[in-house]
Amino acid sequence: MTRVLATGTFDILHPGHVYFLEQAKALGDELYVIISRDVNVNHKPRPVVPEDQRLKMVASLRPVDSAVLGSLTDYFEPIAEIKPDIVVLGFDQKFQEAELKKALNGRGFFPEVVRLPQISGEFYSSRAIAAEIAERKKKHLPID
Ligand SMILES: Cc1cc2nc3c(=O)[nH]c(=O)nc-3n(C[C@H](O)[C@H](O)[C@H](O)COP(=O)(O)O)c2cc1C
Ligand SMILES: Nc1ncnc2c1ncn2[C@@H]1O[C@H](COP(=O)(O)OP(=O)(O)OP(=O)(O)O)[C@@H](O)[C@H]1O
Repeated sequence: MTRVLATGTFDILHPGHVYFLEQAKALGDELYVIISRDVNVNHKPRPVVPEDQRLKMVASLRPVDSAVLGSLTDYFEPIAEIKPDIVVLGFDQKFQEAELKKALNGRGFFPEVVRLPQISGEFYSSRAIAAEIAERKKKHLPID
């Protein structure tokens, strides 16, 4: 059994997330997902959707076998539980493959680290969806 681990914020779900998780699952037999904690999302605006709700949505997606909330303080804590054979990185995740591999090795974990590709679409980004809603609100355009 090959266990794959994906991570991410997954604020407002869209087909880019589904593609990412399908690509991740295709690399192995089981897909685990770590959901970012609200307080740890500092690299972009804080998520609109609270962490327990983001967890529930990701856990319900077809490629996902298990989804958990990440640690508040130590990113390696859930990895020790999950023991992945492969860790995937999304096309825009800031970690460099080699650096992440080195950090994992330093903590006694030796998974493969694989960068996945991007799929393009007009609203294939949580921030693009949030921006479009804000724009329509500003112009008093109907949201539905
Ligand atoms: C190997 C790995 C483990 C992670 N573990 C955690 C964690 O335990 N807690 C957490 O809040 N974020 C964790 N993260 C960070 C996020 O889940 C996510 O990768 C980061 O916020 C950037 O992704 P985004 O572009 O989807 O927002 C981890 C990231 C990686 C690569
Ligand atoms: N269009 C896409 N194609 C492939 N992977 C994607 C796409 N959109 C998001 N992902 C991946 O899904 C994971 C979770 O994404 P994240 O929560 O950062 O959503 P996002 O839509 O990229 O957010 P934002 O628009 O705020 O940057 C990340 O690893 C990211 O690379």
